Amino acid sequence: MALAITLGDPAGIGAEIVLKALAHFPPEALGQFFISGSRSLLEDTYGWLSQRGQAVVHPALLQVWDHPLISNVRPGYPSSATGAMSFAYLETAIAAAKTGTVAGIVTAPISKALWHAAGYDYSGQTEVLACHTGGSEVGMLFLGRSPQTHWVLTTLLATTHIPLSQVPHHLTPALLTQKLELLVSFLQHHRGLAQPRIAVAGLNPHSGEQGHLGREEVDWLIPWLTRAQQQYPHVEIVGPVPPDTLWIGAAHAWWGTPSQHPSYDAYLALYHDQGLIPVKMLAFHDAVNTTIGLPFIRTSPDHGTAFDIAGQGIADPRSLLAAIHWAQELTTTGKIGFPAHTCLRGV
Ligand SMILES: NC(=O)C1=CN([C@@H]2O[C@H](COP(=O)(O)OP(=O)(O)OC[C@H]3O[C@@H](n4cnc5c(N)ncnc54)[C@H](O)[C@@H]3O)[C@@H](O)[C@H]2O)C=CC1
Ligand SMILES: NCC(=O)COP(=O)(O)O
Repeated sequence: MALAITLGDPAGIGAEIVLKALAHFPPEALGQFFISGSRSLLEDTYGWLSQRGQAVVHPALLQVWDHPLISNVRPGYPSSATGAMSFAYLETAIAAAKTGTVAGIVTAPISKALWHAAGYDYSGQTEVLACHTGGSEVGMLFLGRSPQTHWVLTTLLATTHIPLSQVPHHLTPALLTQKLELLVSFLQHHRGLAQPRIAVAGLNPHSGEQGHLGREEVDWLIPWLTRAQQQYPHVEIVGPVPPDTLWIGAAHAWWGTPSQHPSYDAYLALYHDQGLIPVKMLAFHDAVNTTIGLPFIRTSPDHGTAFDIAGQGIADPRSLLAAIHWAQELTTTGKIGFPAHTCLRGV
């Protein structure tokens, strides 16, 4: 099935990692990809990368949905114009996915601050995807397959791009129920896990120490877990696990080292950095971000625009390559991207 790949912010490392990642595919396989970006950006990037002897695909081999650049772009010097370009790339890819031209989209990183500078009031690509597809019930899920053991670290964030101070207000039993539904559907339909084991992190140090270090666990999280377990008798739901120890077993499963700490099929983290610190420590170049709950597949590298290294030729394409491979895998494991009862409501 065809995939669209966006170039992300033109002043970031997007074009570089796309050209490097696609060099891993034989020329005859490139026909399945449509690049939503700027052809001149690909050509410039190809020019300076190939001069340095880097393995990159020639842009002439690529099908490009061309968005002519609206201003000169210098790697590492983003602006509201580059923010606007990255938004346009994404919109074209989403439109293609909605009409079925492609089965999924793989997005290179954008800068949220520059979207705001360009007048687009979204806190990330995930939120644009949710809005364009008519529903807000999506999940930000990170997947990383260990190169050593092939164990898959699967982490869903209950809350995403909000200030830390607002996390306790956003976390509610209803929100967690919604996220758990998405996660269970994903594990069953896309990962083939009929009876998954899911760990839910606590919010406070030591999961609140029986209310002495924070009351969220005793006031509603533990009662919610009891109800969730009754609602999903085929799923083992463990928690709230003190967040400082929850990922020890994951690290051992990732490296293949023996441990008495359990590992789980999936982790539900309550806020952005709680989930992403372990993901990026273990799997920075292997993990990918996927939006679940959409009627099509969307994956992205786990990293950002890396403006600090743009134009230097040192950007690592592995996370983007993993995002492409995961998109290919997920389009074949899910019949229509996601089961209708969770994703098609409102679309
Ligand atoms: N999917 C997306 O669109 C994402 C976008 N972002 C955005 O990216 C911007 C920059 O975010 P930061 O927190 O600075 O994170 P970042 O991931 O861009 O950079 C963090 C560090 O990792 C390095 N790095 C990142 N990707 C790399 C790669 N492929 N190869 C080698 N080194 C790499 C960077 O040079 C930097 O030192 C922000 O505006 C953020 O919102 C961040 C994460 C995901
Ligand atoms: N840290 C994850 C992240 O920033 C993902 O952003 P986006 O894919 O929603 O743009």
